[in-house]
Amino acid sequence: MIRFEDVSVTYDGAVEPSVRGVDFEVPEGELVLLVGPSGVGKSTLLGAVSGLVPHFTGGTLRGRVTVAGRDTRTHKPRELADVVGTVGQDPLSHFVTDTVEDELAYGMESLGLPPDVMRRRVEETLDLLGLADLRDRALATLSGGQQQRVAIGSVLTPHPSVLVLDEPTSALDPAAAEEVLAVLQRLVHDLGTTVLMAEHRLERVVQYADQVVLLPAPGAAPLLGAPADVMAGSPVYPPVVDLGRVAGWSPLPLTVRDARRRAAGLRARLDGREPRAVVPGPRPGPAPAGGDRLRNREPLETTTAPAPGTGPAPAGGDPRRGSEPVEATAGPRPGTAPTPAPAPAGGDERQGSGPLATPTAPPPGKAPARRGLLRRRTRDTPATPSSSFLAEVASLAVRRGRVPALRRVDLTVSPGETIALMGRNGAGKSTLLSALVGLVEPAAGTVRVGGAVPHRTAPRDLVRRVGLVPQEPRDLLYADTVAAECAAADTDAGAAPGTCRDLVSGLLPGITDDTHPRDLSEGQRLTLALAVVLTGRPPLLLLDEPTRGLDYAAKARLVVMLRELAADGHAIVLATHDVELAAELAHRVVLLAEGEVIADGPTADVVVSSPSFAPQVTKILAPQRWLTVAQVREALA
Ligand SMILES: Nc1ncnc2c1ncn2[C@@H]1O[C@H](COP(=O)(O)OP(=O)(O)OP(=O)(O)O)[C@@H](O)[C@H]1O
Ligand SMILES: Nc1ncnc2c1ncn2[C@@H]1O[C@H](COP(=O)(O)OP(=O)(O)OP(=O)(O)O)[C@@H](O)[C@H]1O
Repeated sequence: MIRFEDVSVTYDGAVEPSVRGVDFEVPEGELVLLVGPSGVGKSTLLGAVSGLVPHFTGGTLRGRVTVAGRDTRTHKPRELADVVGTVGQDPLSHFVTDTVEDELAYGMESLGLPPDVMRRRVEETLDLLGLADLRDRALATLSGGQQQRVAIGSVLTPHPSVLVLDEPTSALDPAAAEEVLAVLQRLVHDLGTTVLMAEHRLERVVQYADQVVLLPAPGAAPLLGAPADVMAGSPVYPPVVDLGRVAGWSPLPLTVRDARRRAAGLRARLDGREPRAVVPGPRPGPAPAGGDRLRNREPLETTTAPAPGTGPAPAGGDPRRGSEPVEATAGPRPGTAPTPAPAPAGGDERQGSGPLATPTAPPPGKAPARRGLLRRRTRDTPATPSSSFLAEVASLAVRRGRVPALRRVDLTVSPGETIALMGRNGAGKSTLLSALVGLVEPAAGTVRVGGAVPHRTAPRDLVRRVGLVPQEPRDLLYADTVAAECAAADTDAGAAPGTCRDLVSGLLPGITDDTHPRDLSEGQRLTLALAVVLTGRPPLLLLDEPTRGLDYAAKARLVVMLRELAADGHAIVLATHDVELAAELAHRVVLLAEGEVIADGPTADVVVSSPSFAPQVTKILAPQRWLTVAQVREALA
C-alpha cells in the first residue's frame, strides 16, 4: 500500500541526506511502526508519504514513494487527501478551522461527503475520542492532549485507507493513549486500514505493530522485521524488553502480560531484596543559590526564599490572604533547607528522604523535616508556616474562560525535590505550571514562588526564581539559528559563553549550529528549549511534558542532568504522562483530576496502586515494589 523505493531525502543546505537507502513496503491492512533515535529521519519519511516532504519542507527527494499507486512527488498533498490521513507532531499548527466540531468535519467537507454522513461520523468520533463535552470549544483553548485527540479524530472521519501518524500519543494520558491505539487496531483489523506510525514510547505501542521498521542511525538504511526480532537488536527498546534482556528471556516479551507469565523465576530471585532508592532523597543543605556552580553569576544569587518576614509584601486584595500562612515567623534561616528527620529503617525507595509516611503535619513552630515530601496533604490541612519552600500554592483556584481549571489546589515544593504532576488530559497540569510562572492569575487562593507572587512580579525578577519549559518548545525560541538561540540564552542568564551549547550537545548529539530551530526535529527542538532554560539554572525548574519526541538515550541523559540539579538543591516540577520518566525521576507524584489534587505522596506509593500510572516493571513484578529496570539490574548484580 505504501512503497519506498531507494528513497533518500536531502534538505536544502544540508551536506548529507537525512535519510538514505530506504526501500520497504507497508502491506495493506498492516500497522507498521517506525522507530529510531531522535532526529534520525522518522518524520521525514512520514512526510514523504503524505507529500509534505518535499512539497512544503523543500529539499530533494530521490527514489520513489507511492501510496495506493500514486507517486507522492508528482501528486500534491491535496491530491492524496482522499487516501492518506496525516497527524503531525504539532496539531495546533495544522488545524484549519476554529472549533472542535468544525475541525472534525473539515476533511469530509473537502471530499464532498453528504451532510448526513458527515453528521453521523462527527458524532461517532466525538464519542470515540471522549470529545463530546468539548464539541463547541475553540481549538486554541484546548489542553495539549485534547488538541491531539481532535487532530486524530479529524483524520479518522473521512475514513482514509492509509493513516500516517507522527507520535500520535505523545500528549495523551496513558488511558487515552490505550483507547486511541485500540481504535487504530480496530480500523486495521476490521476495515483493512494501513497505518504507518512513528512513536518513541514503545512501551505504549510495540504490541500493536505487525512489523517494525528501525532507522538505526542518521543516513543508515532501515531494518524491517517482526517486532520481537527487531527489538532484540534495537538501540531503542521499552522497559519490558530491557527487563527481558536482564532476565535472559527468549524470545523477548513485548507486553506486560507476556512478561508476567515469565516472571515467576525472576520474582523468586528478587524475593527478600529491597529496591534501592531510584532517586536519592532530596539532600539537606543550602538551597540552590548557595551551592550552585554558577553562583558567581549575578542574577542567580538572590534566588532562595526570602528571610522570614522580610520577603516581598504579600499582594493585597487576595481574599484568601488572611488565612494563608506564607508569612513565616519560625522558619529556618533563609537559604537553608530544613534539617531532615532521621531516615526510616529499611532500604526501600523512601530511604533517605525522611519519614515519608508521616500522616500528619508536624507541630507548627518546629522546623519540620522536608515538609513538602512528608505529608500526604489533604485539602483541609493548611500549609505549615515556613519560608523554606521554593514554591507554595494554597487553596488555588484558576478559571480559564468558563472552565474551572484548578480548584482548591495545595502544593509545596522544597529545594532538592522532584515532583511529577500527573493526571488525565485536561486535569489542570499545565495550568498549575502556568500559575507558578504567573501566566495565569488565581481566581482564589495564593501562589508564592521564592517569596514572590508570580503574576505580580516583573518577568526579569521572576526568572531568577523559576524557569518553565513549555509544552510547545517553539514558544520559547525566537532566534534564527541554534547558535544564536544559545548565545542569547547565555547572555540572558549571565552564563559563560558556550554553556547553553554544551547543554544541547550533552543532551542530544548531532544538532548543528546553523540550523533554524523551525527545521529541527521535534526531539531536537525540545532539547534546545530545555537547554535554554537549564542555562539559567533556575532554583525552581518547571517542565511541561519534557520527553515528547525524545528517544530513550536522550531521556536517560535528561534524567541524569535533572538528578544533578536536584542534588544541587534545585526543585523540579514536571507535568508528564510518561510513567516511566516519573518512576525514574520523581520523589513525589501529585495526581490531579478535574482541577483537584487527588493523591500526593512518594512515587512508589502513588504509582504502584494505579493501573494507569504504574510503570511496566512495577506491573510485571507486582506485588513486589520495583519501579525501574535499573533497580532490578542492581539487585541481581
Ligand atoms: N525542513 C527541514 N529543513 C532542514 N533540515 C530538516 C528539516 N526537517 C528536518 N530536518 C533535519 O532532518 C533530520 C531528521 O529530522 P526528522 O524530523 O525527520 O527526525 P525524527 O526522527 O522524526 O526526529 P524526532 O524523533 O525528534 O521527531 C534532523 O537532523 C533535522 O534537523
Ligand atoms: N484558554 C482557555 N479557555 C478555556 N478553557 C481552557 C483554556 N485553557 C485551558 N482550558 C481548559 O482548562 C483545563 C485544564 O487545561 P490544562 O492545559 O491545564 O490541562 P493539562 O492537565 O495540562 O492537560 P494535558 O495533559 O492535555 O496537557 C482543560 O479542560 C482545558 O480545556
